[in-house]
Amino acid sequence: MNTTPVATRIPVTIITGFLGAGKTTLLRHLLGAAHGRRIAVVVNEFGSLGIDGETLRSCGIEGCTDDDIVELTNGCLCCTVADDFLPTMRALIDRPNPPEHIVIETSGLALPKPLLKAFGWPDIRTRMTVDGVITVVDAPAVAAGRFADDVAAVEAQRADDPSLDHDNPLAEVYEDQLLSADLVVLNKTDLLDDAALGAIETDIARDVGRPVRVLRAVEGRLDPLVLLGVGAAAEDDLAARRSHHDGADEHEHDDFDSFVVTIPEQPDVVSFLRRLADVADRFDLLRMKGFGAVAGKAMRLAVQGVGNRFRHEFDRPLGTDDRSGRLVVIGRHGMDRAAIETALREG
Ligand SMILES: Nc1nc2c(ncn2[C@@H]2O[C@H](COP(=O)(O)OP(=O)(O)OP(=O)(O)O)[C@@H](O)[C@H]2O)c(=O)[nH]1
Repeated sequence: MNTTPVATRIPVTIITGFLGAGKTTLLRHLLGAAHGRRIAVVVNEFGSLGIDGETLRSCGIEGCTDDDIVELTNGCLCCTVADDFLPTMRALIDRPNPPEHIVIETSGLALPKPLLKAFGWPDIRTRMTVDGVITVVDAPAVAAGRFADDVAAVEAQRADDPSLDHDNPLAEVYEDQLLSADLVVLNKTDLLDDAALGAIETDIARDVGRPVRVLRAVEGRLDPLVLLGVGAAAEDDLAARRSHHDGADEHEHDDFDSFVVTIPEQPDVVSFLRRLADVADRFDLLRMKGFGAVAGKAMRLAVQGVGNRFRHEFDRPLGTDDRSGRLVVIGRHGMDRAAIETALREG
């Protein structure tokens, strides 16, 4: 048990949740509504393009400076705890003017438990406390069966033994993230009806197996007082948070791959988006994000895809004469990279 009073330690909030669940969107809202509270953000992405850091940096929120956003792109936080993560945290709290609160956005494939364990390290636990693990859940992805096992029998067996491994690697990551939660944000509720949301809430309560608050949200729009005031001291409570990887020294993200594709200028928005959705469907991709140049437009078109659902906006000037775009593609290990690249470039 930690003897340093919680009140003197810097609170840390961990935001986790599967690829595309809405973590960055929630964080953006949180920073915008934080009313001058000095918050430092540590953001980690699977994929090397660093789109999330860029999204947050360009949020235009007063008081939210470049210095307050630290990006860790060398792999998932859960695998780089000692090398990257702990030095970053130490540097943040050793600043002459340390943050009042630190928010960590994990990559969509990170397992939160190894990260939580880091807060038990002696020099960290006397200076920080994990106020809460917030798990953002993509409600329509759950409803579509994205995280369900392929074989019904596994589901039946799990009723007897919840720790049984899955045959679907997505299910494993999703569940580990859920099992670590102090607060679950059921996001994208604009895309489902009340009955479907109720069914997901029932499943979440069953999966987590301990009382956890579940809040429905659209675009993660929740009161910062709720999000940043959980008061869980999660580092003291690790044993209650089961993981499919308990006992394993470490794990690797062998089940998933990511690469960056450079694409030529697009003739128009509609055909570009149609192509993206078509490629996501054909290759069953998990996530695509990046930007393209569209003929006749000085602004770049930012695109965000989760499964085959895409959002887009002309977000800023391209900045150079280079009219090519770049997309991060994330999918299951073994996806046909060459075919995907060709399909994205040539249709
Ligand atoms: N319809 C709908 N879309 C949402 C909502 N919240 C987020 N999105 C969209 O979902 C997509 C992914 O959102 P992000 O916030 O980037 O998700 P993320 O969890 O940070 O993604 P990764 O960092 O890649 O794991 C974006 O296109 C968002 O605009 C919501 O409540 N409703």
